Amino acid sequence: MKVLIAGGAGFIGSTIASACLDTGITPVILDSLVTGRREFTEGRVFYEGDIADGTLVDRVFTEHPDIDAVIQCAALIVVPDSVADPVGYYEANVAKSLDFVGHLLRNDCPRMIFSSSASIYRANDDLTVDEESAVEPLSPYARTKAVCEAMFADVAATRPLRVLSLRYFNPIGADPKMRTGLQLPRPSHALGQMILAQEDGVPFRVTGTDYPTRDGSGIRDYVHVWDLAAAHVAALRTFDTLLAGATTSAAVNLGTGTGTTVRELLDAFNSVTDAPIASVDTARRPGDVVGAYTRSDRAKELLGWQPRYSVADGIRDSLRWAALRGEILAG
Ligand SMILES: O=c1ccn([C@@H]2O[C@H](COP(=O)(O)OP(=O)(O)O[C@H]3O[C@H](CO)[C@H](O)[C@H](O)[C@H]3O)[C@@H](O)[C@H]2O)c(=O)[nH]1
Repeated sequence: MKVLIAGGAGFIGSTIASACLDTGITPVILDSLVTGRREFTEGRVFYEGDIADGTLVDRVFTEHPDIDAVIQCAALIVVPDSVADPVGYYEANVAKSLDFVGHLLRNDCPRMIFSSSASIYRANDDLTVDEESAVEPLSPYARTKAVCEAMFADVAATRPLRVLSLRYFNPIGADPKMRTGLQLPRPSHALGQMILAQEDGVPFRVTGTDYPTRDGSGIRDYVHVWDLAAAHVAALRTFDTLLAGATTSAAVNLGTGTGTTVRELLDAFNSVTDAPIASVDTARRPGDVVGAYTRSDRAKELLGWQPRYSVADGIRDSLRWAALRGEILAG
């Protein structure tokens, strides 16, 4: 099997490419390197360029007529940036994805897996969501994901391209073989900030302590990126069973089913590391939400996928990657 991974030089896309290689699937990577890293494409089939570039996409399919499916991970992902630059986010995530779909249809690509996000949901009062939960994105970033899902479903309804949207919860960790990991040197997300606090010798800032959770801090469903990657391999293998007949598009949550608050994540961090960090309580970040975790079994039922790694495993792998990152990535 051969799969085109758009955004395959990014954190999640490059990890999916590694999982494909490990299971006998050949990845072909298309990435503009706006945020992706050339180092993550070394030894892999790689086309540098934009998903909206029809000439380039045509060339990829001409040179690889045996591509069976596309995984569309190419996107900008930083929520506050999307608030500051909504035009740029809709352009990159929605307009270019629409162009890309046109290129895929022209090249008779029959299958697409779309990197969607659990941030599109409105959570229940118990802070859980499943695939039937209301879609009510609260940031431009999340809205671009919801718009893309709806757009792809409309295309899939009448055109020969079936689409599976995988709604990721919060990815942590790195490829356990340390081929790839988070490319950013100073990530803004919770675990990244804990690692930076440790490196800088400063307390970790708990941003928001008045949320309706068991300890007042925000709750998330942290899923190991290697588990996410394995879910894509499972989705490729089961795609034609899952999306058959009148079912032209579908959505599946990829989370662990366990909610972890920021304070619990910090406790887990401090029990994994030999250099525990302190914390200070601070105000909420602008645009931040209480969060949610999945209550759905759909990924298990449809993909035969279950997460295998714990939050502690994810923290360990993130720490290992943070220590190695400087050797693997220049700058
Ligand atoms: O320094 C920090 C950073 C985060 N948090 C808290 O940790 C929780 C999780 O925050 P993250 O930033 O780790 O996760 P989000 O779900 O808020 O956002 C993440 O997922 C989004 C998509 O869902 C985007 O990709 C975004 O860029 C990425 O950070 C929140 O309660 C947040 O307030 C802190 O307490 N301190």
